[in-house]
Amino acid sequence: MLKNTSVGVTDLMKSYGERTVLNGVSLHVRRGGRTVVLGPNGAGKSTLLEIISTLRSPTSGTVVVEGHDVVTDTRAVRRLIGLAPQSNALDPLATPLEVLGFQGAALGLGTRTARRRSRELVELFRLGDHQNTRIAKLSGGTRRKVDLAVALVGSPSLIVLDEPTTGLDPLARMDFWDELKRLSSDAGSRTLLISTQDLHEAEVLATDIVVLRDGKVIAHDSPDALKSLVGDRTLTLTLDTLESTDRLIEATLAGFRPESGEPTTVRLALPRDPAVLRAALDDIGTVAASVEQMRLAGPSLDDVFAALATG
Ligand SMILES: Nc1ncnc2c1ncn2[C@@H]1O[C@H](COP(=O)(O)OP(=O)(O)OP(=O)(O)O)[C@@H](O)[C@H]1O
Repeated sequence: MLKNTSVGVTDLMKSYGERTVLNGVSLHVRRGGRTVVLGPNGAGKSTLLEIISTLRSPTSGTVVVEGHDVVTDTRAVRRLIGLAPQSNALDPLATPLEVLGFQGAALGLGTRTARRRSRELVELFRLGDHQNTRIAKLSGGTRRKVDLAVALVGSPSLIVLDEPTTGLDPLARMDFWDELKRLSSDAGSRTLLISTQDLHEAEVLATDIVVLRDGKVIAHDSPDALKSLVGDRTLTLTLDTLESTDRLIEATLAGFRPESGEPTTVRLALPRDPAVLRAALDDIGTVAASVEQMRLAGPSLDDVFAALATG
């Protein structure tokens, strides 16, 4: 096990009946980092996180968390991990304080310590106004904060979050991201492992990114390193009519694609290859009279994802 590795996964296979969902996954999750797992629906992200969290067993291969094997040393791994799974399993009739207390008891903390820890977490997540409100009456954002607080009761070295902000409004999400960043910077050796479908979330949170596709790791690097793989920049063009936009998309030599949600905007990831730049200039020439705006920007994780996850 490498010194700065929190989780080591080697040749991990997982099948459900005939179906192989993880097909030889090997990766090292860097200790103290925020590793974000990306991948299209069904890529195996939840399955991977659940195996690391001891909720599912591998078909073959090994997973070691802070030196403990998830299969042979399950109890030790559970003590090290704080988990917030995808679906919220909190008792709707309990209050946040009660839920935190139950978790403390489940971890064998002792009543006094569990109570102190619950109060600390209520303060950390600014849950004071809601601490005695039943879970069923809380907003989605507040409930998600309770989920995260529950994951932290045992002061875990590894926090595993499966799609943590799905369903939260933009403000609650930003608040939540701030909390996560604070959590990882407060304790230098605390590791966060997060799956998401949201590339903006990955952009905000990730120090390391793993891309899964068809049960395999197809990329694992820092966001900047991944971005530099897919090209230097993105060229975005806004045209004045839908007709010209469609004409450009149909006849493009360089590979302009429609920008989602903006019907008269097209974009192109520009690799270093000058042939693509020349083709783009030819494309632009065919609709020159219709161009309203042109922008050149650094590559985004959207480009990385488009190139890796579907390619
Ligand atoms: N208990 C199960 N039995 C059979 N198949 C399963 C089971 N759990 C998951 N799968 C299948 O395994 C595949 C991977 O699922 P998983 O939830 O790990 O993917 P994911 O990348 O997290 O997807 P999503 O982004 O949609 O949450 C899917 O095709 C899913 O249908």
